[in-house]
Amino acid sequence: MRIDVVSIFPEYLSALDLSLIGKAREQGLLQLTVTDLREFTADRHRTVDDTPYGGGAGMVMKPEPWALALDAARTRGPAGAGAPEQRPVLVVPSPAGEVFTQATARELALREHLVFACGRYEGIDERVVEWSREHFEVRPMSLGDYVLNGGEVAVLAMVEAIGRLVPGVIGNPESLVEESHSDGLLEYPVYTKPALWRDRPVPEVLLSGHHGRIARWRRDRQLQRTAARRPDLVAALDPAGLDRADRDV
Ligand SMILES: N#Cc1c(-c2ccc3ccn(Cc4ccc(CN5CCCCC5)cc4)c3c2)n[nH]c1N
Repeated sequence: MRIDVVSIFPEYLSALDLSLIGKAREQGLLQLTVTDLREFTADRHRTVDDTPYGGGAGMVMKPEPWALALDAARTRGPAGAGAPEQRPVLVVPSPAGEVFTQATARELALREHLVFACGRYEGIDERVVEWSREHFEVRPMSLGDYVLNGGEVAVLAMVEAIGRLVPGVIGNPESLVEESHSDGLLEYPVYTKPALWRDRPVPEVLLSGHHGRIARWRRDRQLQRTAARRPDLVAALDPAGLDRADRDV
């Protein structure tokens, strides 16, 4: 998978040099390039913003540097040797985007080329989104219902959530199976040594070695946690996915 990120704060994305994503880049599982939008300005002040038409607070990001930067990212993409090239996906972080979920991560992890446009100020001139539809599948995307100062934090989260689903990035694919949201439920609690810590024991069942009982206990914890913390997920559950024991929790 190829990932391009465009930002006026490229150093913000240096966290992607670390840990699992950094290792995946070294191994060639992910080709990730971060580009400074200011490289695509033409004036001596490297101007990327201007005042908003129609008035209002703050500044808006000018369209031309973005069009040049996104064109450069697009053409840097994987040249499929004769393979019908998928259009790259342009992810535009925005408070007004669709909410990014685990399902979105799974969907985007299957694509060949992702480009992320990190806006700042009050956002990017809307005509960039319209112009981009010619060459990209454009996806305005939000991390959630709160306002950040720009797109970089969102891109860090999305690249991590997507990158870890790319085959080979996570050493043990088993650990992807029982994650939060993989089955529509929150994950169960986890414990490790010591068995007794500050007078708090590990739940007895987890020391029993009885895999059936352990699986039942974990599923019960998932259902209880989800009901307590995310009633919205319970409402969205497919009843066909619940067995009789689930219904008794
Ligand atoms: N992903 C994600 C995000 C973001 C996000 C993503 C990208 C940018 C680029 C800039 N900002 C800052 C910003 C965005 C909007 C406003 C308010 N409006 C501006 C236009 C006129 C009306 C009012 C203020 C400031 C961003 C925030 N926030 N929350 C998420 N989940």
